[in-house]
Amino acid sequence: MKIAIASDHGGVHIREEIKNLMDEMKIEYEDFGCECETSVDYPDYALPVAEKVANGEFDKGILICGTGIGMSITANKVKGIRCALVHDVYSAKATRQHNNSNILAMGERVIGPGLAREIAAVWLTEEYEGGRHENRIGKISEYEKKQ
Ligand SMILES: O=C(CO)[C@H](O)[C@H](O)[C@H](O)COP(=O)(O)O
Repeated sequence: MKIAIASDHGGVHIREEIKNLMDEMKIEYEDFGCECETSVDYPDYALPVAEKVANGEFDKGILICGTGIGMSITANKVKGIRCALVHDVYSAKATRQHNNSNILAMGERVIGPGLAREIAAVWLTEEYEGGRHENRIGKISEYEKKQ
């Protein structure tokens, strides 16, 4: 499994925390910035990650900003992306099992590093259940094809 990770200036600390977690979990990843804590624009980081996941270069992505909202809105504009904004462990599990989410978004101004680690650990390991959910995801894909 190969993960693309990025944040804006509002998410650099949790990004580092999740990179440490992935090191511990022996999960391969590539960091797409941002480089520093000066103010940047989240679409410049969400779009490259979303495109790399959508085109299969990476299996999944993790995006962090202040709230996670800007990153998730942007990532979900890319066809084939199911980006879940998650701030609790239950939803992290559910969005993998039910939505087969391929990008996780979190907000560093909303949750602390400990919870972010727990969320990411669950999201990175939980499997998609398929079955009844396949039809629902199929409807999203069909709609995307018409755009
Ligand atoms: O998109 C966001 C808000 O939904 C992100 O949280 C950004 O990180 C945030 O807008 C950045 O805010 P700042 O005041 O420019 O640091």
